[in-house]
Amino acid sequence: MIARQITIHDDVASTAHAIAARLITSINDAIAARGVAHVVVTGGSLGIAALVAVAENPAKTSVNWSQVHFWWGDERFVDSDSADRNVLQAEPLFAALDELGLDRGTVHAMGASDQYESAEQAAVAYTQLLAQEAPEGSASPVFDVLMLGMGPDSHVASLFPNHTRSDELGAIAVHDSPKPPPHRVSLTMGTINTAREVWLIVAGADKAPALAAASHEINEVAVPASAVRGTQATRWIVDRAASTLL
Ligand SMILES: O=C(O)[C@H](O)[C@@H](O)[C@H](O)[C@H](O)COP(=O)(O)O
Repeated sequence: MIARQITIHDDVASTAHAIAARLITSINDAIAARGVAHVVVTGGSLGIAALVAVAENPAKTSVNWSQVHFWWGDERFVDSDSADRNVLQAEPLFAALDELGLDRGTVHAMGASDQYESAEQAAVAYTQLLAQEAPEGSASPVFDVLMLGMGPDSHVASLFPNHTRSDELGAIAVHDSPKPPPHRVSLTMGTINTAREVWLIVAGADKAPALAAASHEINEVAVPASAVRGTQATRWIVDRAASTLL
């Protein structure tokens, strides 16, 4: 059984702002403890709304952003200028942090289809990048916070039920994604679960059945959201509409 800390907020906006406030605190705590923060962010409407909420949060000025590394849980394997790119959708955050010391070299985007021949090559490149930034003997940095949105089918990152998965560490290519666009790069569940804290961030009534299914039993293949867990904490930060069946 995974011990999960569940917090329920009124609506999407208040959930996004709560995630942002908690993220700012967590980043400051990580920097205070280790001099650096490694954060994995996510695409999806709530994931991006949370990043925009960080940009809007006055407390962002309390963070030494030059010590923060941003990673991605998944990315769409499309051209780098496509509006489908998660890293482009997060640009409002990075633009706000540029003037607060953010080093764009620590915004580690996953590869795009105009940069790599295949999603497989982009996944290999990201796996190598994770290893480069990792402590000796590890496959990736110790992520302080790893955020994951969840689809109505209980997918997290680009790990879809009964679809591509891997027992490897690092990133993998995903094809025929049930959620468009079809080709993606995703962290594996094994890498996701190396994070100190994993935050499942979910909003909307359409997610209520999947969230209930994820709370019943751990089944990584059929219910990916059920299997995510941090080494120190697993948080579900959700809105009321998504929590009605819990
Ligand atoms: O690249 C992606 O599509 C996301 O990483 C994906 O995992 C997303 O987080 C969920 O599908 C939830 O998305 P919504 O919040 O928009 O429902």
